[in-house]
Formats: sequence, structure tokens, C-alpha cells
Amino acid sequence: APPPACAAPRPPPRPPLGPATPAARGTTDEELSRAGSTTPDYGEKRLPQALIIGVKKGGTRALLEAIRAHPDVRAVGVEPHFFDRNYEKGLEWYRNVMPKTLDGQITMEKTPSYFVTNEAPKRIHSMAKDTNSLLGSHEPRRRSSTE
Ligand SMILES: Nc1ncnc2c1ncn2[C@@H]1O[C@H](COP(=O)(O)OS(=O)(=O)O)[C@@H](OP(=O)(O)O)[C@H]1O
Repeated sequence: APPPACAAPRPPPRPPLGPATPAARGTTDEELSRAGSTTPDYGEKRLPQALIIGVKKGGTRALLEAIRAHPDVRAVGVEPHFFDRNYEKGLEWYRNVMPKTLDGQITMEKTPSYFVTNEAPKRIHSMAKDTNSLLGSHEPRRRSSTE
């Protein structure tokens, strides 16, 4: 059925997420650079307000895909690995990896290895004290058989 005449205009379609990155290879700088440049040209890049921090093989990709179906959520398609491997690149590098958002929209990323990175909690806290961290879980025996 056609939408009611009073329906709010929908935002333009977002670019699809790239394929899941093989965990063993990690995310390359080129992929991260592409992730930051293929977003629609409106809004501004912001640091994420919510992170999926793990666990590896815990369905983190599926969780992110489900959440980003919401029109007010924008997510990075690759794993930035900022709080573990790329922290020395600084917050401006991290912000540049993010998609552009409008006021009120939520920026997200997922990097499952944050959960097993000792420094990640304090680094995330120093970026913003109110960052939301989401954790998927996986029954351990089934998890070991999937890796
Ligand atoms: N809803 C639901 N229920 C159960 N299992 C699910 C679900 N969604 C995703 N998956 C399985 O999760 C595995 C991938 O997890 P991740 O996306 O976290 O992988 S990764 O750590 O980022 O590589 C991957 O497992 P394997 O196929 O065994 O590798 C997915 O099949």
C-alpha cells in the first residue's frame, strides 16, 4: 500500500556493508579509507556513541546488521580496530573512518577483539564516558568449533 501522504521523507539508501572481514587478516588501511569515503555526502563524521565489543564469533556482524536497519543508525562496514591496533593513530583518524550522520543519528562500529584487549575499557572511557558497549555471547564449546 502507498505510504500515507503525511509520512516523513525517507533518507537516501545507504551503501551496503562490505563482506565480513576475515578475522585472521584484519582490516586493511585501504578498506578503512574506503569505508570513510563511500558514505553519502550529508551530515558530519562523529565518533561512535555505541560499540559492539565482542565476542568474536558471537554473531557480532548479525547484531550490527540488525541494529543498523534502523534509519537513525549509521555503521562502519569494516572493523576499525581502533582501541586495539590503531589507537596510536588518534581520534581524528578514528572519526574519519566513520560514516556521516545527521544530528540525532547514532554512529556505531563493531570490533570483536575489543573485548579481549586489556587497554580497551579505559581507552573507550577516555573517548567518551557515556559510550554504550554491546556484547554478544557464544556458548564456548560451539564457539571453539566455529573458529
Ligand atoms: N542469530 C544467530 N544465531 C547463532 N549464530 C549466529 C547468528 N548470527 C550469526 N551467527 C553466527 O555467528 C558467527 C559469526 O560471528 P561474528 O559475526 O561475531 O564473527 S566475527 O568474529 O566477526 O568473525 C557465524 O558462525 P560460523 O558460521 O560458525 O562461523 C554465524 O553463523
